[in-house]
Amino acid sequence: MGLLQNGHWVDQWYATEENNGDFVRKNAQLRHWVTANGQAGPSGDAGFKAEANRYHLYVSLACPWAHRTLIFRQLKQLQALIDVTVVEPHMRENGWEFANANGSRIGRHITGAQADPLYQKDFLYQLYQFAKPQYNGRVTVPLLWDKKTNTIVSNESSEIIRMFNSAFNHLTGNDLDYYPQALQQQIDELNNFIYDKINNGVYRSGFATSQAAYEEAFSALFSALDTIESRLTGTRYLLGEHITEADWRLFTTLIRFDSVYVGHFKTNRNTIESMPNISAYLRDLYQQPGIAATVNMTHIKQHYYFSHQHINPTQIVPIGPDIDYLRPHNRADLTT
Ligand SMILES: N[C@@H](CCC(=O)N[C@@H](CS)C(=O)NCC(=O)O)C(=O)O
Repeated sequence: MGLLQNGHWVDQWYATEENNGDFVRKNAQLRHWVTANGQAGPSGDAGFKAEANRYHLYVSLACPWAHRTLIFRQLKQLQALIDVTVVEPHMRENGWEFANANGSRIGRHITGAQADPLYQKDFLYQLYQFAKPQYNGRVTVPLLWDKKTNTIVSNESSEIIRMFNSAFNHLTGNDLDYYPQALQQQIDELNNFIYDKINNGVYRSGFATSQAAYEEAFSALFSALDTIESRLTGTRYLLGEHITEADWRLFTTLIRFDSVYVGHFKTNRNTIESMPNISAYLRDLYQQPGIAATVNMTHIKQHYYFSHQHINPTQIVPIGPDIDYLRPHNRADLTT
C-alpha cells in the first residue's frame, strides 16, 4: 500500500497523525469528463467523447467506490461499450496488483482477478505513471482509462457514475436516469450526508488511530444509520418509489457492512441485519436485475482483512457471516 511521489512509488500507510488520529480522505485529482459530444464537462479538459470501445474501466471488486461504477455500467447497459479489468483483492507493498504480476507476488491469486489486457502492467501505479509521469498522490480504483489517447479520464467514482448515467445514452438507447433534474438538489444533499457519515464514516471509524477519532466517527455513523432506518419506514427508496443515484451510493457500503465493517472497522453497535427497514431495503436493491452479479463477497472480505495488516496482523479472513440477500424483502407494497 502506498502512493506516488513525483511519479515514484513509495510504500506508505495513511498518515493520520496530523489530524489527531482522524482519517481524512484526499480528493481525487484526475477529473476529466466523458461527454456525449466531447465538450468539456464540469472539470478537466474537453476531448473525451462518448464512443463505443474507447474507454476501459479498472476496478477492484472489493472497493465500494469502484463498485458504484460497476453498478452503473450494469444499469446503463454499458457492458458491450466499456470493458472492465479487475485487480487482485490483496493489496501489498506495491498497491493494487494485476493478476500474474511479476516480482513481489507472495500471496495467492484470487479467482476473478485479471491481468492488464491493455499494457500488460503488473501494478496499477504503473498506469498512473504512464499517464502522468509526475503524479503525486494515491493510486486508487476505480480508474477510467481512454484507450485512444492512452490516458486517465477520471479516478473519481462519483463523477464516473454521472458520466455513465447520461453520456452514452445515444449509443445504448438506455435513458434511465438515476440523477433526474427534479431531484438533483435532494440527491446531492443526501449524498453529502451519506458520504460523510456512512460511506466514508466506516473508514473513519476503521482507520482512526485515536480513541476519540474512532468514537466520533462511530457515533456519527450510527446516528446517520438511525436516520436512514426511520426514513425508510414509509418510503421504498431514499427519495420515493424510484431508485436514484443516492440509493446506489448507499448500497455499496451497506452490502459490506455486516461482513467486513462490523468486525474489521469496529462499527459494531449493531449489524445491518438487525435494522429491519435498512436490511430489507438492502435486499431490495441487491435483487434488482444484474446487481447481485456485481457483488463478490470473496474479493470484499479478502481485500479488507488481508490488506490492512496493521488492523488485522494475522491476515486471517473470517468465515462468517452467512447472509442470504435473496430472501424476500417485502417492500414492493411501499408505493412512495
Ligand atoms: N474518491 C475516490 C476514492 C477511491 C478510493 O479511495 N479507492 C480505494 C479502494 S476502496 C483505493 O484505491 N485506495 C488505495 C489507496 O488509497 O492507496 C473515488 O470515489 O473514486
